[in-house]
Amino acid sequence: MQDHIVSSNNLSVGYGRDAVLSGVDLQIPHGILLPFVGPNGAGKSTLFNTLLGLQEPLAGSISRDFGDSPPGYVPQQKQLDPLYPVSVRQIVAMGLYPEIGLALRVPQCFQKRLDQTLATFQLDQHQHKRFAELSGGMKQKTLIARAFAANSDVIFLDEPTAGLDAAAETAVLNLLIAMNKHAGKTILIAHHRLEDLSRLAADVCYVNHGHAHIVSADQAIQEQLHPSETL
Ligand SMILES: Nc1ncnc2c1ncn2[C@@H]1O[C@H](COP(=O)(O)OP(=O)(O)OP(=O)(O)O)[C@@H](O)[C@H]1O
Repeated sequence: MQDHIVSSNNLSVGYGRDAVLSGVDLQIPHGILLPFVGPNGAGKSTLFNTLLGLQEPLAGSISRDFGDSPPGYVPQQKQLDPLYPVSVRQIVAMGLYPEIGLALRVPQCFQKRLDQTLATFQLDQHQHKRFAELSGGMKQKTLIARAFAANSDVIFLDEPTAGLDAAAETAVLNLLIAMNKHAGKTILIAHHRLEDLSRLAADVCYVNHGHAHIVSADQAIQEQLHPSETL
């Protein structure tokens, strides 16, 4: 295993000929909970997609070591629009598909992991409800649980608390902190709320002005309050 889940050298990310971020040198260690912060449109999602390998870099190099399983990814899009009334349990079970295939029934040996994941995310009481009838917070927890069911070592979450009220946001962030501290997951989270930063992590990846750097949470807070454009 490499020391870092991702190591980039002079990376440019963007679309066509337009770089959104350039000169990105990031070394992201295993086991970290790293918030990616920056204003709307700064390039957090574009950087995530490139780090995940969903989007080709425009220039530079990148190496990845996500462990034995593919990384989990909870994209910003929060609405599932299923053609049929899919249940919470069925959605979380989709996280098992890389291991079990598109099974109609989850094999017995995977049921325990599915039950544990539902319990960890306090979804066991709601597992037979349809996704469409859940609150925003429960929907988000369901999509996060699906990513964690896959047993990935590394999970990317793009604005996982957007649109949630304060209580639901705290519940989701506390779960992520616990998954990092107690389950050893590496968690990368695009998040814009400054107030949560110092509670979430000592360091953050600050994305702004066409660049991305790992800085202390305090530095990022100062920069957002009093922009110097040096970061
Ligand atoms: N598919 C695309 N094609 C062309 N440009 C795009 C595409 N997706 C995003 N962009 C542009 O890339 C820039 C960065 O967008 P991105 O979504 O990565 O920012 P972000 O920091 O995640 O924003 P937000 O906080 O609003 O989610 C923006 O100027 C956006 O308009």
